[in-house]
Amino acid sequence: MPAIDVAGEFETIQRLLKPLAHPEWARGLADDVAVLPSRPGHDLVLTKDAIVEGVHFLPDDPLDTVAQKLLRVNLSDLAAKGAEPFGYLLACHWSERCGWPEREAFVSGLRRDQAIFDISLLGGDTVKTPGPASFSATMMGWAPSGAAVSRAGARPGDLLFVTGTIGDGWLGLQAAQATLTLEPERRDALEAAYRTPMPRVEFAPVVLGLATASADVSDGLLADAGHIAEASGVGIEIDLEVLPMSAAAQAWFDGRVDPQAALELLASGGDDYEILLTAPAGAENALRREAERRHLRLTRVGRVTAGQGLSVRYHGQEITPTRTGWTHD
Ligand SMILES: Nc1ncnc2c1ncn2[C@@H]1O[C@H](COP(=O)(O)OP(=O)(O)OP(=O)(O)O)[C@@H](O)[C@H]1O
Ligand SMILES: Cc1ncc(C[n+]2csc(CCOP(=O)(O)O)c2C)c(N)n1
Ligand SMILES: [Mg+2]
Ligand SMILES: [Mg+2]
Ligand SMILES: [Mg+2]
Repeated sequence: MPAIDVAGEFETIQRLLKPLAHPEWARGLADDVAVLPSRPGHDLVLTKDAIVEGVHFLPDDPLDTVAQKLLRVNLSDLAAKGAEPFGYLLACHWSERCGWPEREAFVSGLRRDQAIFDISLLGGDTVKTPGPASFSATMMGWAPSGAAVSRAGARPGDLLFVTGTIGDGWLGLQAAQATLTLEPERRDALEAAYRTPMPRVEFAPVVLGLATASADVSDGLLADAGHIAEASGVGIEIDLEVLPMSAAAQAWFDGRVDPQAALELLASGGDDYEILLTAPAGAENALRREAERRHLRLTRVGRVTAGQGLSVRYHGQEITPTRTGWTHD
């Protein structure tokens, strides 16, 4: 029997991950596959995002929050489609720094979020890499047959809404990299938004019922609005000055000399994991009611037009932002 602190592949799977596995479908993480029963009347909705040390998280980020971010960025994609998550496949590419205590920390983050979001581990893969650590999850959920919302359904005349606040993730990264001077509580709030964003899972049923198109905001509000415009074959106008900000983001913003440039940074920084959706004007009251019931901020940030692509405005004037979002070169 290997010692308890051996961070090998099978020790990791059987000692650390097996307690997180689905009691029936994961086959005890001791088979070649997981086997899931289908759910009549529903579509299986699948998504996969990977996160890489130095690209999506910082080399000294605690591994429990890295695990939570991994699950949350994937849960965010399902929420934007209106799907209800139930489980995930996990790939761990451990680096040299991932010994047994780090793996235990990672698993404690998974356990925490499995409880919060009512999901279980179904299977995956465990490897060691000589490079930076990376992880990926394939998140699965159900949506009523034919009902999952796409990026392609926006129609001219629809309004554009976003949940929560925008810019905290980007500001949190700046704070974690010590390039922001703010009060400690503000910094903490922003860094928490960067490390453990809150996917809007509770808003999924509302998206399902009322959105014509939807996407989550990962690359940047402007870039992701552009993705909806392109997929729908419509124009989208965004009003920068109504961008919803947290108290911490507002404190940062108030210290800027160029408000337009500051808004552009917040609207293109990414890592927000809010839901960006379009809906007919007649659905606005219902959307607001549902958001209020969930104590969730909802802001009308623009509109859908018969044009093409994204048009960014600042106090009614069209502007050309220097960038719209994150891209991997
Ligand atoms: N390597 C790949 N193989 C197959 N499909 C891919 C691959 N990479 C991306 N895709 C697909 O491209 C589409 C857009 O993916 P993208 O990752 O940009 O969306 P997203 O997850 O919403 O954004 P983000 O990755 O910023 O969170 C999705 O349908 C995705 O499944
Ligand atoms: C260390 C560090 N540097 C930069 C960023 C910002 N960032 C990286 S990828 C991405 C878009 C979503 O990813 P993807 O499109 O790859 O799924 C964003 C906003 C970060 N999170 N951590
Ligand atoms: Mg992706
Ligand atoms: Mg997405
Ligand atoms: Mg994504």
